[in-house]
Amino acid sequence: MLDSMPVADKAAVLIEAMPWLRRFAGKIMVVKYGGNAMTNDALKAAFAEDMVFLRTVGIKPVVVHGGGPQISAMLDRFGITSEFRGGLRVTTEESMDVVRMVLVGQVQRGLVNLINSHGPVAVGMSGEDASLFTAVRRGTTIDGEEVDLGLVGDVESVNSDAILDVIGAGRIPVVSTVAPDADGVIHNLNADTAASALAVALKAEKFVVLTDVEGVYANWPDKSSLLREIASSQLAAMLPSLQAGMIPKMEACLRAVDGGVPTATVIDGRNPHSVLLEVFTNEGNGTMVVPDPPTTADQQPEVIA
Ligand SMILES: Nc1ncnc2c1ncn2[C@@H]1O[C@H](COP(=O)(O)OP(=O)(O)O)[C@@H](O)[C@H]1O
Ligand SMILES: CC(=O)N[C@@H](CCC(=O)OP(=O)(O)O)C(=O)O
Repeated sequence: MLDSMPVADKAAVLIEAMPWLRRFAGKIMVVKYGGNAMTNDALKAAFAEDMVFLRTVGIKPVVVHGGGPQISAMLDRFGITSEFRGGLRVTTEESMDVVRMVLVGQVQRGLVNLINSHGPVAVGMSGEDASLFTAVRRGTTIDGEEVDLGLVGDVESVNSDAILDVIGAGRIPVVSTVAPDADGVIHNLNADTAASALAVALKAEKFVVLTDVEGVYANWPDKSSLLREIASSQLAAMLPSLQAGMIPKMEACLRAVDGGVPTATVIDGRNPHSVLLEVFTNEGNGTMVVPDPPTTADQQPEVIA
């Protein structure tokens, strides 16, 4: 396919990438790879290639993976039922064992191996490794009522050094989102939630979230309501109207941008090489969350006494 592309077009693609290569060189990029975007081997291989590409051009990717559908499939195999409330899995002690087994032992291992087929760079970690995350038990509020979710956690603290050491060695961390609380009890963290906490703690330059829709729809599932860009206060106002997995995902994007990450973008991981297209082309794709534009007060010139 590439062979039939006119040479001038090939050159144009490379030239278009140049400002983005400059902008992100040396910077940390947190990429959340959702379980719904891991639909086939070719897609996963293309994702792994994208991570290696980023590293090759001097960007520092940190992968945080999900695996919701993969956990559900394994729970089914064990005959364990589970339900989601507000986009989060109600997690019993029995299902926690399966969550940990699938995320750390299956999904993470698969991604590490795919990346390492290009060279020995990927290192798998979970919140348990070097105390990367500590968790605090969380519930959720549905229709004004507090709902207990069992062993579901939010990120209480991040040990950034655990990741910075790995990046400093030129490697790509691949993070599974299970973590102990202060008493050592393992909790299930939504991967979007944990990825955004990590992006903030690492002062990432960009947060990218791969999922199985084109982006965020203002009126889901009306396909004509796809949002290209949304400012953080608009997103905050929209949160109560969101459904299912989009709730933790957009809360996470808001948290990242409010926490100082310049942009958080939800992209369609069903497209091969969606990360490269998002990072290195002018169009980008998906829905980008950006900070609120500066107010007039913010723009007042500094008074020098
Ligand atoms: N407003 C919305 N815009 C886009 N998708 C939405 C919206 N509300 C709910 N969804 C659902 O959220 C899903 C993505 O979340 P989730 O299933 O948790 O994915 P992932 O595994 O990538 O984290 C979409 O497949 C879609 O069904
Ligand atoms: C608390 C909670 O809901 N945890 C998630 C963790 C995996 C995840 O977040 O996977 P995706 O990114 O593929 O959705 C779960 O058990 O499914």
